[in-house]
Amino acid sequence: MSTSFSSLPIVSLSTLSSSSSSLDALEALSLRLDEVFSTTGFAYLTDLPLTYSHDDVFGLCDDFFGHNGLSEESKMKLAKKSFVKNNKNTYRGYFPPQAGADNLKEGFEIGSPSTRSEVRLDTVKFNLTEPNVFPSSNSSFRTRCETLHAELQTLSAKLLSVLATSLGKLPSFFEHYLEDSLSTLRLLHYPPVPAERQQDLICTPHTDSGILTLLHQDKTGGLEVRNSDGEWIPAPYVPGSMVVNIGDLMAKVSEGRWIATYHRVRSMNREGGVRSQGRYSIPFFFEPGMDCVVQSVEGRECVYGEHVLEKMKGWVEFQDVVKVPEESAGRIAVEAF
Ligand SMILES: O=C(O)CCC(=O)C(=O)O
Ligand SMILES: [Fe+2]
Repeated sequence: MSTSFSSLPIVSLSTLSSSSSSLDALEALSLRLDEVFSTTGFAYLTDLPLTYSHDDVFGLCDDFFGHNGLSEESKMKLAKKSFVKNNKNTYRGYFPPQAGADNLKEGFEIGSPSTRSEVRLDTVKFNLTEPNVFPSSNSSFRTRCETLHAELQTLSAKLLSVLATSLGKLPSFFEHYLEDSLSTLRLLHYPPVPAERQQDLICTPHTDSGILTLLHQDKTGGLEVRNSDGEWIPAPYVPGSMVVNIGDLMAKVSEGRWIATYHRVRSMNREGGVRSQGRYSIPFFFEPGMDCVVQSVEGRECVYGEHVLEKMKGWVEFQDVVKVPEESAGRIAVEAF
């Protein structure tokens, strides 16, 4: 059960940075993560085992969306097919700002660089295993994105082995999720809100659909997480941290022990205000492979690819039409099992 928390807990990952972590330290981390995922479903992670600094991470957003970043034309060359009919990429790449009432964001998504690219018929609307697309003008951007993806995937794998023990399973319980994993690194830009816009929500309330989300956010603020009293608790950037949260599928894997908590983003700046660039954030959605059999702690099963394709029908970034249901802002609600 979610609790009436008033701030997000902070969990240090120093244990994961050390090559010789004691079993006691891993056990303590496993218990701590179990506690936070059963109560808030959300936490700040500190002492991150990543080589990227906060500035390095947001340099990627700046290279893509910033004043010296890509032109509209270059971005649209990378847009998914649902936005530019003649483009080939259906799942990876750029999505422009949407017209949904509570959403104001553009994004660029990549999967694992080692994704096995399957030959699929043109009739397949979304090819989840297609290769990434990148701007041709900036070769270091590609390398940096791929390295960040790889580091976040490695961190997710470490977290999952600890979380398996939180659920009373062997550390290898989630290991098969790593095979042909579809994890997505998403660079997000929320442009400054036009002065005349009444609504200050820029990402509508939602739960994430998958297993785990690791979120880098810039210093702008605006992320809010809902507690059990229905209050929206601000989750501003804490120096050196990343946010972690449980997705719907993981809540189901845990048979409701862990919570996929609602969250949203409110605009902290308007056009003409001090922060003219808007907000940057970078969620990393850890996702199993297409054919992965996801099993709950009680043995109920689903195949990841089938469910994700079904639920993509509600994701705002994959609509052919501009009007989308208000609740479908993020990677929401996979009905599994
Ligand atoms: O921008 C943020 O801080 C949150 C983004 C988010 O929740 C999502 O993309 O699912
Ligand atoms: Fe989200």
